[in-house]
Amino acid sequence: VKTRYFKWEVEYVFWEPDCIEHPVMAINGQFPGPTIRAKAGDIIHVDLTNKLSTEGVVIHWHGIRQIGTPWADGTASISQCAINPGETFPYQFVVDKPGTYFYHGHFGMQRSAGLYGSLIVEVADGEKEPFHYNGEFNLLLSDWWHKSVHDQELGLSAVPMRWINEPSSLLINGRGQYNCSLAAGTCKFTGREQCAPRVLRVLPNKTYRLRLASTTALASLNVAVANHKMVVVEADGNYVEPFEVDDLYIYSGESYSVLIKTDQDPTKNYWISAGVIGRKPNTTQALTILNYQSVHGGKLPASQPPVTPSWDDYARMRSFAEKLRTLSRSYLPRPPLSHHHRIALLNTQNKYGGQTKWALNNVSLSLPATPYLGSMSYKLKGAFDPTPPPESFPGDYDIMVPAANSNCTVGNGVYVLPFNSTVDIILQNANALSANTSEVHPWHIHGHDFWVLGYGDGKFVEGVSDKKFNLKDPPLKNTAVIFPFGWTVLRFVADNPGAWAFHCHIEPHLHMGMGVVLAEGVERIRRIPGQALGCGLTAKMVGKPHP
Ligand SMILES: O=C1O[C@H]([C@@H](O)CO)C(O)=C1O
Repeated sequence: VKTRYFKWEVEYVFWEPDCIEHPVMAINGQFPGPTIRAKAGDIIHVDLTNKLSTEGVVIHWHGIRQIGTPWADGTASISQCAINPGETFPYQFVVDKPGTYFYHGHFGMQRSAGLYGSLIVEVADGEKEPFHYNGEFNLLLSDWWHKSVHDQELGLSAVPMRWINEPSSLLINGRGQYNCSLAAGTCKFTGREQCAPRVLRVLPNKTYRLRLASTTALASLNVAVANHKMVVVEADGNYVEPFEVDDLYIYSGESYSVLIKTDQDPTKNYWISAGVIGRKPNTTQALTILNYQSVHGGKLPASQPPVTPSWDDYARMRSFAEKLRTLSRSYLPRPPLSHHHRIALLNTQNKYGGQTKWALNNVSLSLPATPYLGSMSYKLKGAFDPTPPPESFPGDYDIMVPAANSNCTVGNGVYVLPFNSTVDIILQNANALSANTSEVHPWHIHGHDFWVLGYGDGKFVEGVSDKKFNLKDPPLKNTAVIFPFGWTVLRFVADNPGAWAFHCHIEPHLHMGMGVVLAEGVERIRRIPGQALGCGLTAKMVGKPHP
């Protein structure tokens, strides 16, 4: 076991992610931030210094469960106080499982501003991956806007709401091409520009592992490698039973590993593409080149890039999602066969005082000034609404049409889960504000992985829909999508003391209230670092023993 120590500084820099200059949030002057590579069991220690002049900052370690270190989860107002300009926060945690992870800002919409990077955990010394490969590449996917994040945030809470619209560009490892056209030759693939793609240089007849992670603010993506099949072997840091596909769907907050064989004509290069699905696209595909080393890396592939499947083929997306199974010959846990507790969350788009919001069971999340972890641990009154939020919604709610009354409330209550209980969450999608509209939402849980027990169309029917669950080998994930007008059921064990966000990973949707806070076993937590407490009602508790 090794402690890997990093000193990071967050600041804005001018950058050209898609060949157009724009301020981006950088770490140590880099965009995306530095890649962390570690081995399972290592301790990661990041001293994060906020060099921004007027904004707080935090970093969330996406997919890392923070077992025993809930204060290091990096969620402003939930696990810690935002780090003030000039201050440093010590993030220290164990990366317990090998896999493909990433990190990103979790305060306001700083992820959209470019605050992200990769976190790759290799198997521990002496351990082997359950598949073989000769080399690997890391592709961190994101989307990018020319409108500043401040402008976006203001628009989202304006009356009437000004939607952020579709991204200007898609980025692979922070590199994209704004509005370029292959036909017109306006894309820059070979230069030294900040926007020029990283070419994947490969040898013929080898197997490569591609690590894919999506930290998009909005876009759901379909990724393909021209002429090459992909074998999916890992999802969200958990091994899956291998399956072969021509292309892969990846939603914001997810990560995958796929294996490709370089068994094609080695005198050619091939396109790797990522295109928008799940929303009507208005953004050029992100492209990079798979370069067989016998050819010049700058030689553009002779054939066209893969065509992104139709954006609204939800049956095809669901069929991909349902192929995911926990690897049979692995020690990954299987789900308990029954639950103690079931929470149904109705996902709706709403109005609140003229603003547009997203709500769960009619409550739109508004984060409190004092982070939950500290206020709950010190049993402070007045930090948030002590009334538990609703665990269900009216049985006669018609999910197929806009609500008769679209108004919601705003709240900050917590779902307190009995420690060690098995919890089911039924995510029920519904019609949004306008008729015949229901959107894709990737839900991400902090502090846990969950088993995805099943997906269905229409309304979840207690006692009937449950019959279709996969209890044998459901995939363990930290992010799962709900499809339009459908439901998704997740099961997890509430065994990690802390206060945890559970939310739509579309960043503007979270900003509009699309999340809840779960908590368990908070009474077991001792010694929260003072740096996590220095704001709101917990400021005066710094250094004081827990009750
Ligand atoms: O939250 C959203 O708002 C817009 C639209 O519903 C209103 O403009 C959109 O597509 C979202 O996902």
